[in-house]
Amino acid sequence: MSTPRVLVVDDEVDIRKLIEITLARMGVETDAAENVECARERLADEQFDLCLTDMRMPDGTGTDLVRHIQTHHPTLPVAVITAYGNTDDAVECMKLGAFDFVSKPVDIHMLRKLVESALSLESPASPRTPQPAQTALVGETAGIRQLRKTIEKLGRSQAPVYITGESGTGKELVAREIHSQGTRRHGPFVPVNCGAIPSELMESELFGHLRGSFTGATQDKEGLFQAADGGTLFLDEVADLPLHMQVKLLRAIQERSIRPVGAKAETPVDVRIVSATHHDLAERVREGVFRQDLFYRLNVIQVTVPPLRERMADIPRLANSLLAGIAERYGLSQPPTLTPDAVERLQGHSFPGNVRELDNVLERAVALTDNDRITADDLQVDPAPPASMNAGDDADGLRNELEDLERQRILEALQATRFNKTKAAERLGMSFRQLRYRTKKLGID
Ligand SMILES: Nc1ncnc2c1ncn2[C@@H]1O[C@H](COP(=O)(O)OP(=O)(O)OP(=O)(O)O)[C@@H](O)[C@H]1O
Repeated sequence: MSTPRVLVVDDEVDIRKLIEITLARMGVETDAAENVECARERLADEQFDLCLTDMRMPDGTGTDLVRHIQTHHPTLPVAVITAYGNTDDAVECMKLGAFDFVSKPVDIHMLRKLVESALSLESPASPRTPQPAQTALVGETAGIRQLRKTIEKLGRSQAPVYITGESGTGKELVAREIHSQGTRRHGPFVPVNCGAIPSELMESELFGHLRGSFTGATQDKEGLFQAADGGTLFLDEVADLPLHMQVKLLRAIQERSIRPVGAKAETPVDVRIVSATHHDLAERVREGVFRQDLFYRLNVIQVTVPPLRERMADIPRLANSLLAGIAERYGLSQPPTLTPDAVERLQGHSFPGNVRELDNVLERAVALTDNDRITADDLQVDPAPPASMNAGDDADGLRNELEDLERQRILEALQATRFNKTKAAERLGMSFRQLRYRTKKLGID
């Protein structure tokens, strides 16, 4: 493999020198340009594997150069060097396609990481050839194909990604794909459900704490940010972050460092932030419950996952893939199949709960039939659901009430039979398999 080459664009000789020495120690060759015009010429004449550019130069800005590279050399990774504290420039450049940034004064450690990750993206000998993605994201409709393309592109970037989409559309799956197809794939993927952590514990959960920093802190504890170091932190339901945590998260993102509860000093962390919510975050900003500045930092690149009703042609593929997963969970030797009328029934349903609802429908059908072929009747879905089914809250309330009642009846039957599931099932008028499914579903241990 030939020596990788980096074009460094900066009008300050000292910075160019520092970068040149650091990169030389990594076995990387550098070439320098002192302004935008000169950089354009070098790029036109020679082959580079990476471009690192300062923001402010006598004849233009780093943003101009990022734009130029996206148009004329779209396969060349470009990163920017920004003035300390000026992450607005960095955000703008990443929106335009820069894959990362470093702030001045340049931290050698960060610089090395950035260069390593950029150069491992492709072997210099062969222009970037997209690897045939091993994707878990099932679907061949236009929306899903486009989504897969976007995910592949995002693998190069370190920019924060904000994923929107209705509940159950696959946002977490998309976040995992962004991680596993990107340069951080060898690092950890740490999912956090921001809505599930009590507000008073959130700071310690995210940033860790030192022993003795509050009552009950009997030993040092690492936070989720540290756990995700070198990888991706997935902030699910980010709209649920309380305001006081939004300020701290913003700081962590801007500074790329965190301060554990009770610690005096900050610790640098190298984490890519991917966030998601099924709420309209822009609306939350307008309502004053979500900080505009944090939204701006999280939403550098936005990815939208389409609802299932907009990709009904994918239902047979999705169903087969979900059935294979269900068969595995149930220890079945072969996944059950769907009869043509079952497929038709599914495609006639609107799926307000999206792919998660499809999974639930199929799991219930598998549990309730002893047959390997699932018919339309086994599915128990309305071909055309009443409008109220789309009003999630009412339906959820009723479902919870029914589940409470069912839980109570099952517990009574289990207690009456001294937890003999076969007898309890008989008593309840259901099969053993049905009872096992319902207890698991209702969280009865
Ligand atoms: N395209 C897909 N291919 C295969 N499985 C999928 C696809 N989309 C979603 N799923 C599956 O559907 C389920 C729900 O997806 P996921 O949890 O990612 O949704 P979500 O949008 O994050 O939901 P929520 O908004 O409730 O957090 C998961 O089991 C996921 O693996």
